[in-house]
Parts: sequence; C-alpha cells; structure tokens
Amino acid sequence: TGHHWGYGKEDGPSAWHRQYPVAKGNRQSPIDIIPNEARRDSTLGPIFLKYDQCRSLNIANNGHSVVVEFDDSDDRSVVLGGPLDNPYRLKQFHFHWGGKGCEGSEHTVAGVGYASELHVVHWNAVKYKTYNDAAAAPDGLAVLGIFLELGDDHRWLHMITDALYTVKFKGSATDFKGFNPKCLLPSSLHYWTYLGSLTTPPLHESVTWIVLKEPIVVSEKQLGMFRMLQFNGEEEDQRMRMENNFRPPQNLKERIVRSSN
Ligand SMILES: N/C(=N\S(N)(=O)=O)N1CCCC1
Ligand SMILES: [Zn+2]
Repeated sequence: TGHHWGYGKEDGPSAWHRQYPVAKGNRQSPIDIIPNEARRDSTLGPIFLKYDQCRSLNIANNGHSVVVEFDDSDDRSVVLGGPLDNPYRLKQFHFHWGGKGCEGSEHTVAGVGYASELHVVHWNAVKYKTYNDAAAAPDGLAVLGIFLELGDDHRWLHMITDALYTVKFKGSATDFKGFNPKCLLPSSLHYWTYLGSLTTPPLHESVTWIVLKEPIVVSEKQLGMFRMLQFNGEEEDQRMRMENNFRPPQNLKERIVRSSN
C-alpha cells in the first residue's frame, strides 16, 4: 500500500527522512571510516563467529536486496566478543552493490568505496525476546560488515550466485539449506567498530557495527550476477534492475570509531 522507499531519485536515501525522521539522527549508518582517526583500543578483544551449527533456511528477494535467512530459534550460531557484552544470534545476511564499474559499498574507507558490501545481521536474544524488539533497541543488533573488492572469482560465492535466478523478482524466495557464511569471511577478523543504525528504513539506531578491515575478493562476473535481480515484482510493468542499492555515508556527529588491535 502506498508509496514505499527505494533507491531511486524520488524514493531514495535523500527522501527517506520524510517518512523516517530518524534518518537525520545522531547515530546513523553507514559512515566514512578514517583509519588514522580511529581509536586503537587495547580493551577491544577479538570477535568470535560460532557458525558451525548454523542452519540456513531460504534465499529471498525483498525488493531491496537478496537475503539469506537463518533459523534463529536458539543460540546455535552467534557472534561474540569484541565490543559485544553478550552473544548475538545470527539472523540473516544480505548484500549492497553498485552499477557496472561503479562503487557499491555503504561504508567507505578514507573516502574510498568498494564494489559491494556484505552485511551479516545478528540480534541480542539475551536481552530481547524477539528480533523486532531487539531491532528497535540501542544495543539490539550487531551487524558484521565485509567489503567485496573486484578480482578473481570467489571460490564459494557461486553457491549464492547460482541461486539468484530463482529469486529474480521482489517477493520470491526459495529453499537454501546448508550454507555457512563462514566461507564468505576474509582471513583476518581485525575490525573497526562504532555505534550506528540500520542503513535502510526504518533506520533504527540499534546497531553495533563491526566492519572488517580486510575485504574478500569476487569477480566482476560474479558481482554482475547480482544485477540480474530486479527491484520490481514479476507482475509489475516497470522492470528495474537491482543495483546501486546502497545508502551513502552519513554524518559521524559526536561518535568515534574504535579499532581492534
Ligand atoms: N537495514 C538492515 N540491515 S543493514 N543494511 O543495516 O545491515 N535491515 C533491515 C531489516 C533487516 C536488516
Ligand atoms: Zn545492509
């Protein structure tokens, strides 16, 4: 019903504040990360990703991105350590990307963007009963951000790109069992961390961001497969290729970014 948000000229990031005033808040994401200004914090330990028992359920096109959802009915797969006071439960992961040859990440590093950015979303099931409660709480979510840069084929990304034809249109979803996001991690888990928000409406200021310093490498061919997806549903007349689904960096305001050792 009604006018929904998107990434176009009329409904894109510069218009979101009309329906979601928090868009102009004090802890919005993404941001430009300036490594030289990040505070090296020796109290920041390593993060641990306990994904061995994770259970992926499906892959879906929600009209904004392609999302892989996980069974989050128990603490089988969590992220812990680093800036987090307790384990956060794995909920889903999704991507943001650009157009051919253009930038596409949401966070930038010293003003430079990457071709794409993977977000692995976790929620604080220790303090909150449901994901929706957590998503609206200041310490409710922990999102792991991983940059994708262009180079050789990624050896495991084909497991995702091979499934994209099944979720071409908004509202489509198919079974996607047995996928462990551990295979999409870089070798180093060194990170920057700061307090921010969801980067899409409702833009809740509920995210502890953990952005990995080391990108993973994917090929232009693989990334190009994401652009076969469409923002529109199958029945809609207007065909819109899904690309440039990223929010640009927001004002840092009174925040500092901390750096793991
Ligand atoms: N914006 C979001 N994640 S993100 N881009 O901030 O990681 N989400 C909206 C609903 C579920 C996750
Ligand atoms: Zn995201």
